[in-house]
This record gives sequence, structure tokens and C-alpha cells, in this order.
Amino acid sequence: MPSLADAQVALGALDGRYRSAVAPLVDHLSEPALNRERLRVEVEWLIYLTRHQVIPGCGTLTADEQSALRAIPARFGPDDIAELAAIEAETHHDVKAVEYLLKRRFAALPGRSEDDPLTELIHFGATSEDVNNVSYALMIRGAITQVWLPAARALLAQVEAMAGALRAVPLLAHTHGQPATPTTMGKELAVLTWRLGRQLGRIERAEYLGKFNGATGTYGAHLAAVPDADWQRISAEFVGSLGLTWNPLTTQIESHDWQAELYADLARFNRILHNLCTDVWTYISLGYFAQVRGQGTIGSSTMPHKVNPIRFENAEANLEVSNALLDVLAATLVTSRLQRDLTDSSMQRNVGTAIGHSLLALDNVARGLSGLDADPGAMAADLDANWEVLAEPIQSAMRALAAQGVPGMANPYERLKELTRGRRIGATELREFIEGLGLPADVAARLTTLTPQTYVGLAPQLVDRVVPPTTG
Ligand SMILES: O=C(O)C[C@H](Nc1ncnc2c1ncn2[C@@H]1O[C@H](COP(=O)(O)O)[C@@H](O)[C@H]1O)C(=O)O
Repeated sequence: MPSLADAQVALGALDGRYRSAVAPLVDHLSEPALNRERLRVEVEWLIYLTRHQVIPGCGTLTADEQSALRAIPARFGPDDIAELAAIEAETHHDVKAVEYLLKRRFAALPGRSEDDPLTELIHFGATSEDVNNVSYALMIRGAITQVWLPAARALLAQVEAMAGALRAVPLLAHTHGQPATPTTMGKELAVLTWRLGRQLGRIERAEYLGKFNGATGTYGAHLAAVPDADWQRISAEFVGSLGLTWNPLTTQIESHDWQAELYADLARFNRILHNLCTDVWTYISLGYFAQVRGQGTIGSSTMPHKVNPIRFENAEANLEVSNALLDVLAATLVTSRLQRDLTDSSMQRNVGTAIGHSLLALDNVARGLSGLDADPGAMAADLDANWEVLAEPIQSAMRALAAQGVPGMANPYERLKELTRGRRIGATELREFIEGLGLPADVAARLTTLTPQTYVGLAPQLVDRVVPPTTG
């Protein structure tokens, strides 16, 4: 029997059926992207060392040579990937393989050779983690700022636009799944926009840290080679030159605390988005949103009438997978036995998968939302069937009157409970009840004009906190 493995079939869903949605992350978080970043860091370190003559009297690189070296990661492609894999098959050490590949490329520059004295400055003073941690910081920063954040911002703008459009559309709330004080659909979406926006702000402010201080973070090898250099300043300057925040105090490994912080924020964003999915799914189920576009031609394989909210269900699943990975990354990356164990290396191989499932969910939610049309008629019908929700404002007005010394306003809660608890009442019963309360005329007039559809408080105005009202 032929093996499917022979056909280069993906094992995981992200590289299989969902590949197109997550492809932009491949350039940032795949294994070749890691190796490309490692090459970039090694090249930049060599250029830094020679340009600043950190090793007094060491050779220099011409501008053309610096460009040629920088082109190695910039043009890193399938042939380099294959060559690197062949070297790693010999070294069984992935960073050493990168070092050897760069030494080969350096020796091949015009006028250089394997015996060139500068060859030994490649990977000078560095432990693998010096190269790895800086590479990961650059990769993750690229993935977040160039791929994930733009997708998340676009989704947020979409939810925000829906909140604005449905700003004043009355909606029967369902606390505990039971009819409750009305709100508007726009305000409920504005709450989610507000929450997602706060998390997005935290993610936008994420710090990306890097360290470059040798095998146990002591600069021991550096000092042994060049005792007079200010190695802490050099390390800070080099890490800073890559646009990262310098971590001054570490063991062999960068402590990964910033990664744990970022993954906790991403996971919290995912959880709020999951809440949006389950709410919108429920509103669809109640008929408050109609699925009108982009649902494909088949809903159910057996029930022809159905259109299923599959985009939101897919997003839920992917957010859960993403969070499982983000949680395990955040929990485990912050510990390493003594000066280093290698669990972080194997664990960080899953960063792309963790962020990929989140990106896939963003894509599904965006597609799901764009296929929806609100049905204000369905929302109005449910409000109209639940006049008892007006027991609350009547009670509240009576309490205020009682506090002002108006006679006959005692025990409003109990009186409304008697009228409404466990039974349906309509406009007529409620108005008759109000008329029998002996309320001051202005309050009675105000309450009798109230309907479940108009009892939305400040809901429309609250939307303006996240969606500025359109002017003109
Ligand atoms: O600079 C060093 O290498 C110092 C060394 N610590 C190491 N630091 C970083 N990488 C190391 C280390 N050790 C191994 N390896 C190589 O890491 C690779 C791990 O593979 P995987 O589990 O697939 O992520 C895999 O390629 C391993 O060979 C130490 O002894 O402290």
C-alpha cells in the first residue's frame, strides 16, 4: 500500500486545508524563517565586530562585502534550506550548522577563503542561545506587527462598524439565558470592541527582549579574549541596533518572560474573541442575525433547509487550540533548569502553530461577520413578547418617589413581583397597573410611554465610546 507520507502530505491542519489563511506567517515563524533570522544575526554580529574593531586590529569588511553578507539571509531560499539541512545532518546541532553555512558563504566571497583570519569572528563569543533568542525576538515581532496585528485590527474595525450600524437597534438581553433589561445590539458589540481593543493595546505595547552575553551570561569568553572591551555596552548596543530591548541579566538563556507576557495577552484576546463567537452564534440561533452571504451552497449534508454558523464554530475550535498552545508556552518558557535546559528550544517550535490558529480564527470570524445581516424585526418581536421587563423601571421610579416622601410608593419590588413573576403580561396589563399606582402625573406619563423597545437606557450613547458618532 502506498504511504501518504511519500506525497509530502501535511500532518497538521495549518499546513494542510488551512494553509492559505496562515501562509503569511510562514515567512516569520517557520523553521526556515528561524534559520534565516539566525543567519541575519550572525551576519550583523560579524559586521558589528569588524566595524567597531571590537577585537583590536581585526580585519575589516568593505561596503560591498557587507552588502553581500546581508544578501545571504535576504535571499535565503530553497537551495540554502537544503544545503543547511545537509550540514545539520552532520553536525546534529542546528545553530552550528548555520555557523558553518555562513563560513562557507564568507569563504566564497571574492578575495576571501576558508583560511581568511576573519572566519573565526563568525559566531565569536556567542553561544547558540545568543543567536537563537535574538532571532526569535525578531521573528515574533515580525509575525505580530506585520501579520497578526493588522488582521486583528481589521477585525476590530469590522466589529466596531457593526456596533455603530446597530447602535440603536433594541435587543432583549438574556442574563442567565432569561429575558432581562433591554439593551441594543450595537451596545453589546461595543462592549466586545472595547474589551478586544484594550487587549490589542497591550499587544501593541509588547516588549521584545534580547540578550547577547555568552554561555552563562557572564561575558566570560569575551573577557578572556579582549579584557579591555566594555562588553556590557557592546552587548546593549548590538541588541539595540536590531531594534530590541536589551536584557542585561540572564543565565545562558534569555528568560523568555516577555514571551510569556505576550502569549498571556494574546490568549486573553483570543478568549474575548471566543466570547464574541459564542454570543454571535447564539444571536444567530435566536434569529437576530440572518446568515445571508458566504455560507457556501451546502448547510447540512442531510437537512436541506439549514445554514450553519460554521465560521464561528471553526473560530471557536481554533481559538481553543491556540490558547492551549499559548498557555503551555507561557507556562513552560519561563522556567529552565539552572543555567539552561533545552526544553525552550523544542517548545518554541510551536510558536507559529499557536499564533497560526489564532490568525485562522481571526479570518473565520471576519468571514462569518461579513455574511451576517441583523434582523431588527426578530429582535423587536422578542421584546414585544416580554413586557414584564418593564417591571424594573416602574419599580425604580417608585423607589425614587418613596425616597422623596411621596405617599403610597412602599414595597414597589414586591408589588411588581406579584404582577409579573412567572407570567406573561402585555402592554394593557402593565399600563392598567401603572394607572392604579397613584403616581404623580408626569412620572405616570413617562412610564406609560415606555416600551420594551425604548427601555434601552443610555445604550446607544454608550456605543459612542468606541465608535465616534458620524457628523454631518
Ligand atoms: O551554544 C551551545 O550550543 C551551548 C549548549 N546549549 C545549547 N544551546 C542551544 N542549542 C543547543 C544547545 N545544545 C544543543 N543544542 C541544539 O539545539 C537543537 C535542539 O533541537 P530541538 O529540540 O528540535 O529544538 C539541536 O540542534 C541541538 O543540537 C550548552 O552546552 O550549554
